[in-house]
Amino acid sequence: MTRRAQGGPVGAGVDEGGFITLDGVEKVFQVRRRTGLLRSERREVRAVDGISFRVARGEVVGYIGPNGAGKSTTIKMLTGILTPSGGRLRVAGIDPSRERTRLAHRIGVVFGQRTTLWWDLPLRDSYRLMHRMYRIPDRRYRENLDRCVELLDLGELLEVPVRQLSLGQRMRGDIAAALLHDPEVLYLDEPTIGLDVVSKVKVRQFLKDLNAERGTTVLLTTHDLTDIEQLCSRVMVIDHGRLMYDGSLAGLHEVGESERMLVVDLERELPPIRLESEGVDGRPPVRVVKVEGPRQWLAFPAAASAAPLVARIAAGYPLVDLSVREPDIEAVIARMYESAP
Ligand SMILES: Nc1ncnc2c1ncn2[C@@H]1O[C@H](COP(=O)(O)OP(=O)(O)OP(=O)(O)O)[C@@H](O)[C@H]1O
Repeated sequence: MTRRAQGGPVGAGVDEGGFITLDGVEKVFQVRRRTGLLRSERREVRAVDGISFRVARGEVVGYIGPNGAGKSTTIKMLTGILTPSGGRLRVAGIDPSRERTRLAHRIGVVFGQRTTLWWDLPLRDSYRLMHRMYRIPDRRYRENLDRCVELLDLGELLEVPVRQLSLGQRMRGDIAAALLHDPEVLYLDEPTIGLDVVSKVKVRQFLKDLNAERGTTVLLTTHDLTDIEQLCSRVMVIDHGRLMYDGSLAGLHEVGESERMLVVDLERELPPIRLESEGVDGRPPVRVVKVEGPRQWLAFPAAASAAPLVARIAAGYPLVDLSVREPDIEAVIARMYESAP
């Protein structure tokens, strides 16, 4: 079952085949499991199980799924770190596992949980090493570095050893490192994991600008649906190594009938908020799911805008503060299964 949302972009390439193309790609790991003191048995793990998709040049695509779904394995195959067990895979016409070095000049990779920077060196020295490794022409290197330093706010950090950077500072440093050689494709594995709100906003804005100005193709894995909402025109859901959905985020929310949560703080404790609203399919579109003193939690359809709801509450209740909580990816996917025909 691969669902495509109505009207969702489906990745037609600039050329007929797309810029990134996967046809029935598989990755099977052989693992040994101890079954006794001297005994072990071999087992196969199908991390990626026949995935096919196309991504056009300049698309920003979210690649999401629960833990162990096969996201990192796919990205590792796309960079050439892992060789597929079956199927066909091309990035910019290159077979990654056969021509890893040639591909390296055309792609950038950021793994949120690891750094590609030299731990004991100041950021600037890591960048100098990359300048030489990728043989980046001097002028282009300087232009790219200046741009990243400005937009990612790295000016004060260039002389600081990487080990002394905070997670958010290091992540910004890693993103700059991945872009110094002007890659056409950027793979980001959990780029906002563990970042504070300000760093998240900076990273997202930078990626938006990068895509708009340079047309960089971006494939992004994340557990944060806000990353997807703000950056991706298209989302693919993978589970147990299979592609379960390919389309827009709004379409995914519709398929999963997912709900967002509006948390409102009122001036004082009041009975559950009641809004005069039409029911949809006999189900009220907004429901109070919890009341704790002056705080109330209201669930509403995730595909709907929160703004009119907030306006209606503000007009009828003494509102002090509010926040919107996104549904988590695991919940959306679980509901997608439940609603499967
Ligand atoms: N080198 C390996 N050897 C054996 N099994 C592996 C290896 N790498 C990954 N796997 C298994 O393949 C499956 C997919 O793993 P993968 O890391 O691709 O998932 P993921 O979607 O990136 O998960 P997460 O969100 O937790 O990072 C898991 O069952 C994992 O245990």
